[in-house]
Amino acid sequence: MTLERLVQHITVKQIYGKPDINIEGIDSDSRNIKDKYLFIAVKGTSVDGHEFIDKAIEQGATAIVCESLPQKISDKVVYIQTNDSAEALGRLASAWYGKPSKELTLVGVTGTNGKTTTATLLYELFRLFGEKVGLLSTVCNYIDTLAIPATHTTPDPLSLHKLLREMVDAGCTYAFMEVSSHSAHQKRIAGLDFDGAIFTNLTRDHLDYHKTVDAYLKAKKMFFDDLKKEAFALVNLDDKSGLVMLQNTRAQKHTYSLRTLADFKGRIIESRLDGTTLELNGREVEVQFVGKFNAYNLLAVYGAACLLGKDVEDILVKMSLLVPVAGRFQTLHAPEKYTAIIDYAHTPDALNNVLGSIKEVIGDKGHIITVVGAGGNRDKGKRPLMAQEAVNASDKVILTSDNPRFEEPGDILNDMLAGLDSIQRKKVLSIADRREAIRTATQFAQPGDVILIAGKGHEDYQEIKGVKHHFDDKEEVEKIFRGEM
Ligand SMILES: CC(=O)N[C@H]1[C@@H](OP(=O)(O)OP(=O)(O)OC[C@H]2O[C@@H](n3ccc(=O)[nH]c3=O)[C@H](O)[C@@H]2O)O[C@H](CO)[C@@H](O)[C@@H]1O[C@H](C)C(=O)N[C@@H](C)C(=O)N[C@H](CCC(=O)O)C(=O)O
Ligand SMILES: Nc1ncnc2c1ncn2[C@@H]1O[C@H](COP(=O)(O)OP(=O)(O)OP(=O)(O)O)[C@@H](O)[C@H]1O
Ligand SMILES: N[C@H](CCC[C@H](N)C(=O)O)C(=O)O
Ligand SMILES: [Mg+2]
Repeated sequence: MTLERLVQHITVKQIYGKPDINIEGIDSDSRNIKDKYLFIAVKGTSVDGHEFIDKAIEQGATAIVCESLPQKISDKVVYIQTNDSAEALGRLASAWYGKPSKELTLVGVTGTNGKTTTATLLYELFRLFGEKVGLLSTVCNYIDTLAIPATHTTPDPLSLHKLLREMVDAGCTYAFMEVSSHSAHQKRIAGLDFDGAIFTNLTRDHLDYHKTVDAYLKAKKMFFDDLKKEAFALVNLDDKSGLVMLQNTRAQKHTYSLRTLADFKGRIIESRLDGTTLELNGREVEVQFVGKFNAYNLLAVYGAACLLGKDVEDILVKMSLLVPVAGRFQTLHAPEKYTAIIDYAHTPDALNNVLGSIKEVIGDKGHIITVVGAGGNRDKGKRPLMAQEAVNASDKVILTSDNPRFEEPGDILNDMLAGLDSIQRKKVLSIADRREAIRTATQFAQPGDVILIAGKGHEDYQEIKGVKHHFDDKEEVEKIFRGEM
């Protein structure tokens, strides 16, 4: 593709050199640059891509997109100056892959919790409709049925548009994707043509990155502010940030709620450990999901499917066939008649929701034993709050390690314990070894009890000092149930 054609898609401040050259590839990482490539210099969170312009030229770059020019300019290279390289990267990636998002009905899901669940259930639902569908999610990406391991919740722009191109080439007509706050803030989603956006909820998380709740909210709102007017914007009216997302959007505004009048109104008729009876806009449906938060996710799925033009009765029939996403409220029943639930709750709010849902279902018929830790080198502020949520809603808590990363597991446990007073600590055991913690919980469990194993969900590893060791909560529980441990 010629550079001239490519740069039509971005806002150019100034061009130095003649853009009538052919470009063989584009990249924002100098290490991937080859002969006749375009290098896009983006300011990152740890380094500034502008520092690698010379390196990119050494590797063969013949064109550079940048915000500020390097001191020494080569006359063999074309420099394109722009106000926003991150935005330009998204747009260039889209143009490079032939604007695949325009050929798909693309819906993005944002919010602190429920993105993976909602996006994955939409993918599953539309497959039940016989459509070819793509999915970009934390757990795994899918091009129709082909699984591609995910490295991020929302991939970098080049990987993202490449995956969308592969979806189009494979015959997909729909794609559902998670939009993380990091990706909105870093403009990884620039250049995407969304047909719909869903907002699930907003509670504290990722403050290590965004610093304030307000900045975190703004990152999510940017996604809605940039939607086209034909797209739909579907928000959770029961979350206090729901309407904020709609404030400045041009898109068609829609709401869902379990509490009040909304375009998509839901009600929980009955909750059990094996499913829920829901009422959606006056019609009853049996779903294989537990908990109020899943009722919210299903309501979002229902709303989006209606807005995408599917038949209401058909949607309900197919929704009753959907099953939980890996590591999201996955229930395993022990031969000794207690239940273990594997869940990805890794925020105070998610713990509160999951534990609340368990309590709603078991009432006074059993005890709740919670096994939970917090990740290392991530938001430290949430640690004491997570311990508090666990203790307030459980009969017994075993604090353990999540992914310690480069921190000492004992230090993370101490940060969690700091949130508890001496009375609360009486309910708590600290066992840094996660395998041992899970085993201990199963030794405490009596018939009718529920063990919640929270924080790692689908993850099949434990990250310790830069090394990912195989570890899978579900596998551990199954081994214990088989009497192998
Ligand atoms: C903090 C963060 O989000 N970082 C992301 C960011 O990298 P960065 O800004 O740190 O990049 P950098 O290292 O400063 O480099 C800046 C630029 O210089 C370039 N460079 C760098 C070195 C070099 O030798 N040559 C060179 O050209 C880089 O390619 C880059 O373009 O942009 C990269 C490309 O998009 C991401 O891979 C990277 O994700 C890191 C690995 C990460 O862990 N991100 C997590 C926090 C994240 O994004 N998580 C969310 C989900 C969160 C959730 O909801 O749970 C996600 O969407 O996955
Ligand atoms: N709608 C919801 N509201 C509150 N909590 C939820 C909701 N849906 C799921 N959860 C809880 O949050 C956990 C994570 O769910 P999910 O993976 O769907 O969210 P996510 O937004 O994709 O998270 P991440 O940002 O970590 O990828 C679940 O295991 C569950 O405990
Ligand atoms: N995507 C989230 C997941 C955290 C899951 C938890 N298991 C941990 O490792 O902290 C994050 O990176 O903050
Ligand atoms: Mg996710």
